[in-house]
Amino acid sequence: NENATIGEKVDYEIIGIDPGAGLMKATNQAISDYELSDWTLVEGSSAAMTAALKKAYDKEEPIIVTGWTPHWMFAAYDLKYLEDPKGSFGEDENIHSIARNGLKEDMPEAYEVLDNFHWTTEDMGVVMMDIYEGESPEKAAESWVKDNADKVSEWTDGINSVDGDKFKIGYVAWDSEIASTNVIGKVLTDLGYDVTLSQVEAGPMWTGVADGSLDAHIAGWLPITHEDYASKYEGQFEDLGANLEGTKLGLVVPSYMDIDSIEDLKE
Ligand SMILES: C[SH](C)CC(=O)O
Repeated sequence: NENATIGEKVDYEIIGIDPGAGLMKATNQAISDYELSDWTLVEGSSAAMTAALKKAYDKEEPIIVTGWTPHWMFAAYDLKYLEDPKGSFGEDENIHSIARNGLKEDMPEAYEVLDNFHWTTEDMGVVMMDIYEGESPEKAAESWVKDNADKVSEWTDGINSVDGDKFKIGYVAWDSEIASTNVIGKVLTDLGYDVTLSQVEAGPMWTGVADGSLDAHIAGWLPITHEDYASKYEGQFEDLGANLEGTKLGLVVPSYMDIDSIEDLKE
């Protein structure tokens, strides 16, 4: 009923994603910082979170999800981040390309492409929206690469093609990384690599690059979101720097909800 608190309206649940995501660690930090002791962070997956969001949004029902930018959901729905006055979700960050030690010697061409790889949240958004609207990740990546030959050539100009070397790139099934990893996979395939995209959880993605079973990943949310992984494997990977700037993490709600801050959950 209308007099119910926001907690009562959503059964004191925040709909999260895979437990290994740094976003989940930040949300647990927020639950502690804002003393939301009655609240539960529901673990699941990126896909389950967006399915729950669609179900609630289509019926204009209240829902609170863990969200991030870039993400297609901000183009598909009218959403807002809850203000985070205590800074539990940190500042805007970047996504880094992470290579296994030795990649530069073993596969210099792939190393150089990854080192050059850099695009914007708008670029990533185009691929994500294509996939959201039903295109396969492979086809969405292929279209973007074709339509952005100038940007791709900045990554590949002067790099010799190769003859079928195997390249294994790990990623987590976050909508942003499904987009970026398929684009890089397509670019490396066009350069002659036999590319495998290996979908794993966040922990095994970092472990795989550290133990060399993965050649690279381009999903390093740094400096804070993946700080636990980066410090655990310090020295066992090479950080090639940011491939995208200006990410954001937080709690996200449909704009039809009349709350504006995480503080409001404390009612
Ligand atoms: C969910 S964001 C794409 C990354 C993270 O939170 O680990």
